[in-house]
Amino acid sequence: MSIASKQIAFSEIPVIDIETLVDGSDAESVARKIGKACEEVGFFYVKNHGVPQEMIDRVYKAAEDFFKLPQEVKESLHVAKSGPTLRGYIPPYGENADPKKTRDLKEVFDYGVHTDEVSPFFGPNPNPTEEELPGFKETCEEYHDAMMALARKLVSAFAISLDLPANYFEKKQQHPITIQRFLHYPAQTGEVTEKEIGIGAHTDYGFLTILSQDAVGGLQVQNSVGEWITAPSIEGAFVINIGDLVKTMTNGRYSSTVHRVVNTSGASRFSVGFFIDLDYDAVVEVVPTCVDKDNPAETAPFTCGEYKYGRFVKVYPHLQETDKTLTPAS
Ligand SMILES: O=C(O)CCC(=O)C(=O)O
Ligand SMILES: [Fe+2]
Repeated sequence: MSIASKQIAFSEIPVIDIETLVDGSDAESVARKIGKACEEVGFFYVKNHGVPQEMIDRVYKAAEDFFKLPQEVKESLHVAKSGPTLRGYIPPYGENADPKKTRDLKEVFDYGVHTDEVSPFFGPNPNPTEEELPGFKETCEEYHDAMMALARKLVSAFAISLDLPANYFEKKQQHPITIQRFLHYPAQTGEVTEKEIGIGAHTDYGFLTILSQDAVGGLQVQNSVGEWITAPSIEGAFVINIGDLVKTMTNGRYSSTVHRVVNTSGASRFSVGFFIDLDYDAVVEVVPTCVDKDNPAETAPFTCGEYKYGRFVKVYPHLQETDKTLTPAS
């Protein structure tokens, strides 16, 4: 008998108070709730996460100001110019999460840890200048630090929930690949079909995603019977979802759940995602508590960075030499 997915036909996404995980007074009970949510839904909200609202507000201001920059300034920071670092601006239709079905209306700014040397997922950040957006770089860095600290707490809870030592994943996350992503979803009017929505249906490729969404709404999560369940904005809470790496490492016990965004609210929607993976060279393999002789590993070990880069090639038209079918309508 294999450990088949336990994802259920959920009708709402659990909300978990993580105060005692953050302050260290009772990580265990929070970890159990997180484990259940990862098995049954693959998504959950966290409240009392300790990230100051004032900082989150500043990040939204930075994101909104960025997307208001003249189009030529944004294009000068285009992701294609960062080579394998994969940072910077992505215009509408520049990255399509479900390219066979959907073109994505979202525009994006991707940011990460600064390194002088360029290698896949690492390198300098193509920031706007201080004259264009004063304080932008500092705000991005500050939020990245806060997200990294929160991610490490959540990752330790994942480990505990899998009956592993709390620091189990640390050796694979010394210098993890991270992407901090500002997203802008223009309001969609008229007839809405799957051909063109905010972001097409997808699972996240990495380990863990921490998402902040504004009050506009539009995120939808698919349950085990294929229904799209609304994930409304909850004031002060982050949405957490697990990515395909965790699904692989738990042998399918934790669900990386399909989601998409459709913004028909009439207003622009902004969200900020933080994606953390493993180190570029870390081996992705099933953890010892999710494999035994009755439940053999469903996936052979692979390297995190190579796998993830391959997934990006599939969704970025600029990385594909042959596929010219996804050029934006002018
Ligand atoms: O903006 C959102 O609510 C979701 C974004 C998302 O799914 C992604 O960037 O992977
Ligand atoms: Fe996603």
